[in-house]
Amino acid sequence: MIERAGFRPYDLPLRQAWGSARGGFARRRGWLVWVEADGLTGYGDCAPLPAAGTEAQEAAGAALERLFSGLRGQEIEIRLSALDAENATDAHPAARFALDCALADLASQRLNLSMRRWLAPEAVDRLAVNAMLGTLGTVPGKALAASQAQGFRVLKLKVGVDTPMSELESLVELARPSSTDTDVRLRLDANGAWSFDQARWLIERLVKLRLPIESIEEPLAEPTPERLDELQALAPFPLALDESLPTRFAAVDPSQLGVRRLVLKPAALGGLHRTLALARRAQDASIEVVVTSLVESAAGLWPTAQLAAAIASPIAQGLATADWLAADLGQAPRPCAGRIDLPDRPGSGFMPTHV
Ligand SMILES: O=C(O)CCC(=O)C1=CC=C[C@@H](O)[C@@H]1C(=O)O
Ligand SMILES: [Mg+2]
Repeated sequence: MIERAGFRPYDLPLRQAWGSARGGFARRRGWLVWVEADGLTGYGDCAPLPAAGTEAQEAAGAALERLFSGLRGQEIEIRLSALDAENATDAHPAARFALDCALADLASQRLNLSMRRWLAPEAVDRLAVNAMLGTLGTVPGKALAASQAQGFRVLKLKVGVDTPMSELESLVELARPSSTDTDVRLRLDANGAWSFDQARWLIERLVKLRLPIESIEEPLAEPTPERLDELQALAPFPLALDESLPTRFAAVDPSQLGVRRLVLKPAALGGLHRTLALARRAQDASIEVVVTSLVESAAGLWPTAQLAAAIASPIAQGLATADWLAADLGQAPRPCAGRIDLPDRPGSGFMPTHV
C-alpha cells in the first residue's frame, strides 16, 4: 500500500543548446516524482516537451497535482492497472508517464526484478544505441570521428534546419569515405520540416549518391499515410514517424502508416505498458521500433532504457542523451562502445543523488 508520494521541480542546464526544426532548448525543466511503500521508493520523471508530443509545462504540473492527490493508502498494482485502463488519448502523457514509472519502479523492486524483466521476461540486458550529434551544419567533422572512435555505428543528425540543397551538400561532405567508416550510417531527423516535393527531391539524391543513410525521422510537415508510403517506396532505408504518433496518428494501426519504422517516446505516449503494446503491434506487422529519450533526467532515462530492453529491438536506440545535460538528478545509463549495458538491480536502476 502506498504510504507516501510526492514530486519536486528540477531545472537542469544542457552542456550545449539542443536544436531541431521544431525549435530547441538550453535547459530541461521537469519534476522528480516518487512513491513510497514497504521501505522502498519508486521514482519517475515528468519532463514535458510539447515539440515531442507531450503536454505543456503548466498542464503537466496541474496533472501531477491531480494524479498525486489521493495516492496514499492505494494498492500499487491496483493504481497501476487503473492508470493503464484510462483513456489512451489522454492529454497529459508526460505526467502519466512519471507516475507510471514510479509505480512500476516500486512494483518491480518489491518482486526483486529489474524493471525490464518485470515488463517482459524475455527482456535483453544490452542495447545498441545511436550517438546524437546535434544539428547538421553545427556538427564539426571531429565530432563524427570521435563518435566513431567511441564505437557508435549509427550517428544521428538533426536536419530540416537549412535548405535541402545546402543540407545535401553538408551530408555529402560529412559522408566522404575519408571521414566515415564503412559500417557507420547516418540517422537523419527532419522533425516535420519538409514539403512532399522537398522530401522527394532530397531522398532521390541521397539514394542516387549512395550516401550511408540509416533512416529519416518525420520527413513531412503534413504527413499522411499515402504520402509517406510514396516516399518510402523511393527509399531503400526506413522512414520513421515519431512526434506525429501521439498526436496525428494516435488511432492509426502501425501497419497502415506507410513507414517502415516507429520512434517511440514513452513520455509522449503516456506510459510503459502502453508503449510496449504499441511496439508489439508494430513488430508483429514487421515495422521496426526505436525507443528514444526526451533528453530528460536520469530518473526518466532509466525507465525508458528498461522499456527499450523489454521491447528488445535489435537496432540502435535513441538513449545516448545523458551527456547533453550538464547536471543530473542521479547517475544516468551511459553508453560504452555504442551500447548500454543494463544492471541486474531491482527496479529501474535510478537512484537520486540530491533528494
Ligand atoms: O533519438 C535520439 O538519439 C535522442 C532523442 C532525440 O533525438 C529527440 C528527443 C526529443 C526531441 C527531439 O528533438 C528528438 C527527436 O525528435 O527524436
Ligand atoms: Mg525524432
